[in-house]
Amino acid sequence: MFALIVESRIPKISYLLRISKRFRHYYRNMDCPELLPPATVRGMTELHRAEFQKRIQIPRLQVPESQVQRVIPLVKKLLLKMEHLHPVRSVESGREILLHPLSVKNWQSLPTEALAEQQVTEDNFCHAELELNYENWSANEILKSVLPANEEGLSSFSRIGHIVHLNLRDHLLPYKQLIGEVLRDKLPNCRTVVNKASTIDNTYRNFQLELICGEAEYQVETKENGIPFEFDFSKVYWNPRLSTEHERIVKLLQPGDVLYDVFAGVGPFSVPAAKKRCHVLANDLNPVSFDWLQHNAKRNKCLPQIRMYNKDGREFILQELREDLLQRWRAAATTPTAYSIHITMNLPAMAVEFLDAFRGLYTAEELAELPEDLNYPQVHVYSFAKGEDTKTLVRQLVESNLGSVLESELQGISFVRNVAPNKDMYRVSFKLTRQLLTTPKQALRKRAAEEQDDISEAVTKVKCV
Ligand SMILES: C[S@@+](CC[C@H](N)C(=O)[O-])C[C@H]1O[C@@H](n2cnc3c(N)ncnc32)[C@H](O)[C@@H]1O
Repeated sequence: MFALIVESRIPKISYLLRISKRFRHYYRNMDCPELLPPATVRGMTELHRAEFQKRIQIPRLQVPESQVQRVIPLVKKLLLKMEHLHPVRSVESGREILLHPLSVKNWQSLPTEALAEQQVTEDNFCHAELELNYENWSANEILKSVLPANEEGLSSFSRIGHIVHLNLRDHLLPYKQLIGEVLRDKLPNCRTVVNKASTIDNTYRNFQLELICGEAEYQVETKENGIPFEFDFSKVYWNPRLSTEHERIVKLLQPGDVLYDVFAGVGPFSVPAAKKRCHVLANDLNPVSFDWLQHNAKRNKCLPQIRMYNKDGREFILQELREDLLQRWRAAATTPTAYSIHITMNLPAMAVEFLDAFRGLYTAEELAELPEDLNYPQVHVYSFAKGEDTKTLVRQLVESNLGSVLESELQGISFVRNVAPNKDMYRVSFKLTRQLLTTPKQALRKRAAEEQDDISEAVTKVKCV
């Protein structure tokens, strides 16, 4: 008997699914003029939260407390959903269910038969006034209503711990204060909003920041690919858009592999690699980066796997990398090993200019005692390329700086990201060869001139095709 009563009063799942399919209206609130912030906020440059207040007529069902759990599944897809607004509210007569004004124009818009089975009739339905405020809209909705309608809005920003980092176009600069306040109000855990003040052209590649809202507190704690990092964002380089690229490289590495990270920053390649039990030599010229690199290695408990240096990348290649690699090759001559060796060079504005440091890194005599098929490192050098055919240009850049045409040793040219119109960032991966590592610079320079002619000719051919 009890089971029967339950069955007759609670709609079956299959029936509910059929009903909800029939009434499956997905409306974005921004498609409904009534649900937008008042039109008067357009063009506001100082944030006046009170000016967002408005009153609108909203359809609703009023049902007794005892019915509400059975009625909600029937109108679930039709509920009014806005920030800080619960669509089911207590009223004197029981509960009131707020419905979306685009999907529910009148009683006939509702699943009337199913509602009638729950003793809900047209008498339970009405339109009544609802007050909306600044808190009911998301940052995106607020900014879309305020910023110029006919120009590009705020398309993207980066989050680094509690900091929001903007790169505002000129036409949005008059709104920067307002944008900052809206983001700080609306984004969870956001305490500081900064705008990129100029292009990154300083040595240490850290962004020049302009504080537009919140605390001038730049020491952040963030996670990349599950690994915690801490640093002072105003003094070091950190770009969350590179997290996938960092992950790609770290995935190439196996425990026991070797990584030489020439421009290591605060460790987004080196620390995960060391955590993976690779042997890492990490270097950065910026003393503040170097301090945070050490901090991050310690914090991630991988100090035994990593040696850190604070010097120019060229010196690092000519000294630490050179010595460590030679020792590994010598050790491998007596005890065979099966690990791979990688060199990361992520300083895209100029890393290619350091490639000539590999030319003649060893004398032929030094390597003569070692087997021909040494474990040669794979270089992953990052570079920007600007122009029409950026992929061809980036190859040309690497080859001309290396003074050698890349043939079978080229492992890939991967697009990393678009930086600006016609400006792309690439990773060029290739294997160092004995010839490159032992050819004296003089000889290479002479041959490079000849090869440069070949490269230019090849590029011209590609352009003509
Ligand atoms: C684009 S950042 C890359 C940092 C990190 N590898 C990453 O992927 O996020 C380049 C780094 O190179 C460092 N740097 C700039 N010039 C350098 C040089 N001549 N030698 C060594 N490091 C340098 C900067 O301090 C900065 O941390």
